[in-house]
Amino acid sequence: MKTLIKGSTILTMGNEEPYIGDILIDGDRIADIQSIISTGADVIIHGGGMAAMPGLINAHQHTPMSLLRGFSDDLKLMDWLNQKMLPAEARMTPEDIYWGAKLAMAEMIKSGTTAFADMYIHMNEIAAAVEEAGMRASLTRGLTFLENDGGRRMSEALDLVRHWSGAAEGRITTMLGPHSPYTVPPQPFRELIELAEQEDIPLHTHLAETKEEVIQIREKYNQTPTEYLYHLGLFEQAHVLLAHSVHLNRRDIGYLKSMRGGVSHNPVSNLKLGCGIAPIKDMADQGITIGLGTDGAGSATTLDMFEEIRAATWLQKLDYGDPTKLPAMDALRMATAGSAQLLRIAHEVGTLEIGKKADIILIDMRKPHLQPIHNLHSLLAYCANGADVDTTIVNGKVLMQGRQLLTIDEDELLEQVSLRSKRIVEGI
Ligand SMILES: N[C@@H](CCSC[C@H]1O[C@@H](n2cnc3c(=O)[nH]cnc32)[C@H](O)[C@@H]1O)C(=O)O
Ligand SMILES: [Zn+2]
Repeated sequence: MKTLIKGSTILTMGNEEPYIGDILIDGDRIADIQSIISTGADVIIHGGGMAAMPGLINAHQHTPMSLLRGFSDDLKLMDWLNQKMLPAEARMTPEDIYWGAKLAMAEMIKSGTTAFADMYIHMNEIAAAVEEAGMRASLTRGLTFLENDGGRRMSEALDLVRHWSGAAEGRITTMLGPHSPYTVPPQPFRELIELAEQEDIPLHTHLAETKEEVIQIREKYNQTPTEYLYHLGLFEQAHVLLAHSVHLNRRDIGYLKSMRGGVSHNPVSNLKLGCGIAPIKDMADQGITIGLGTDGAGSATTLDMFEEIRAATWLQKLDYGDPTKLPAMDALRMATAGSAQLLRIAHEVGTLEIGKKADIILIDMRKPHLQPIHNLHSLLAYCANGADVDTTIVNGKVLMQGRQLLTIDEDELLEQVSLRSKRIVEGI
């Protein structure tokens, strides 16, 4: 099937300046991008007044935590996690996970996110939800080794990799997920790294999110969290997606220089939990790839990637006391091509190019807060919101048009969410 997007202002996120033109989608790929395409198409989408850009990619998520949105705010991370999130998670059934993931996907599609990296439990249910919703995702079974049933968790992690890698027309990929330096001891961490290298599976973990973590790891191993991972051999060969990476000193940043993969910066979550400002410009200057993510809605509260783009640039400007740092285009790149590299899907998505997969969003610019258009990059980075996205396309398929979801029944979803969310948190 051929779909033609006519007359939008195209921001390829490559080196071209934005221009008004047409995009032809053939099946799941971009077949052509030109000023005017006159080939016949089965479906025409009128893009006049809209900006077309690559779909945003959320590089760090815990999708079912959307069911816990707003349930326990204004707490310290370790209290929030241990006293609130973990007991609530223990009560979630596989069906709850499915609906929580669907809730997150509905919000992501409605705010222009086309792909995400997820780390959670009951991954079969999340994978089924991804398959139905039509999004692109890199899925990870999060692994903690604080209790005794590490074996069961490990076999669930491997089942996910074996059963779901390449599924849903190639939209689903998988990673291995040692949760963090403070929840995974050296031996299992080393085993996971070895397995990742042998089988060429990327790894997804949290690093140096809080000062408390830095103190804990210092007491336990007399190292920084980054040194802990470096000495385990994490940055030598495997492709690694590091979430947060807030508390890194100069030497720590040096350890990451040789890594494959990169860092998911989650500025809104870091702001809200008072974690600190991740040194993403210093890391980027050392050649480390930076992507953007929201983290779960249980902490970040929204999954709107436009907020992350804005927060990322503002924090660097504030940190340096210099408004020239991290300009609009750099932040937009982090949310698209940067995140794509972290998910190891940059050869398929992250820019609009002929031959790449058609993951495209249309943003309706005909609004007071998005006019006049002196500079499209500035408007998208500093003024646009998720609610300005009119159309979301993944793998050539339209998932939302005119703000109507086409793969998720929104009324049914909201009903399920209201029923389930109450039960999960009762008494916690
Ligand atoms: N403990 C789980 C596996 C971990 S899945 C990923 C975990 O990350 C947790 N999580 C969510 N946000 C954050 C964060 O910001 N920092 C650290 N952990 C987080 C989340 O609550 C979830 O428990 C088990 O039963 O096997
Ligand atoms: Zn996280």
